[in-house]
Amino acid sequence: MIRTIDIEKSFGENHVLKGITTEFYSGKPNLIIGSSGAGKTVLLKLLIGLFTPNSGQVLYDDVNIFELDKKELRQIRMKIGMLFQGNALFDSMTVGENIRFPMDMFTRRSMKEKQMRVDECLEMVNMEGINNRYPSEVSGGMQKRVGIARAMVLEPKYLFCDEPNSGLDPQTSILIDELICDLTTRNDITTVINTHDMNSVMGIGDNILLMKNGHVAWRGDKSQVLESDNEVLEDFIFASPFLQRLREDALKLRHGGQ
Ligand SMILES: Nc1ncnc2c1ncn2[C@@H]1O[C@H](COP(=O)(O)OP(=O)(O)OP(=O)(O)O)[C@@H](O)[C@H]1O
Repeated sequence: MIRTIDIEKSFGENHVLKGITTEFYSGKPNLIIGSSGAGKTVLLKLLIGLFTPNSGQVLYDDVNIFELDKKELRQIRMKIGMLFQGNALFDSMTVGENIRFPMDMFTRRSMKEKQMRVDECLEMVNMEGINNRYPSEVSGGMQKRVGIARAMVLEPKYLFCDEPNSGLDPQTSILIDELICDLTTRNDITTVINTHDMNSVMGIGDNILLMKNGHVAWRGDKSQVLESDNEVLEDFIFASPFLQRLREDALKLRHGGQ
């Protein structure tokens, strides 16, 4: 579990995060949503220690990461998996070398052990046997799976995904969501996903944090989205008349056609 307590973050005069107190649970996908500029990426970077808050705490299972020395922070970092927007795979390395990279950086495992783990991770994302291909030789959806395999290679306790569905078609997006969700549940990972994808919100939104202007505007799960009368949530999710109509129909069905 990761908790934030009263996080404030400014860049000069720009007050970006304003008193963020929230929880991200283990074993479920935690989604951060909100319009552009709301502060989602800054919050995500702060959660992984790339930014320091002006005040407030980020607690990884009760350990405040901003009170750790370098060695202790490295221990926590080893337990973090990252799935970057646009995959961030190294083009000059094969798929296998990309997945192996965190082990080369953080472990002293033998080459044989590393290769076995690479194979395990490729199997985990249903991509067996593509070790020797280069990222440019596989599709966008496959690259995303390779990114997930690399994020999983050190058996993370915490997984951060920045826009995991960007650039993917809706069907592939759903498969990627299901994969992340399945790995999260099976391995009891605290997974935090920054997303704009409404299919993800309604599909895997077990804990949704909606941000607006640096505040938490709403928190809930996918089953509460339809019924909520929170104006920020309504404006954000049901922005189009088409979605508004869908919502009305879904609510009618839920309440027995009344
Ligand atoms: N490194 C930085 N230095 C200065 N200001 C920054 C920095 N990173 C972000 N900001 C500012 O913080 C605010 C929130 O940006 P952030 O990237 O978190 O928005 P976002 O919700 O992720 O938006 P999007 O959905 O478009 O990615 C913006 O005003 C942005 O200019």
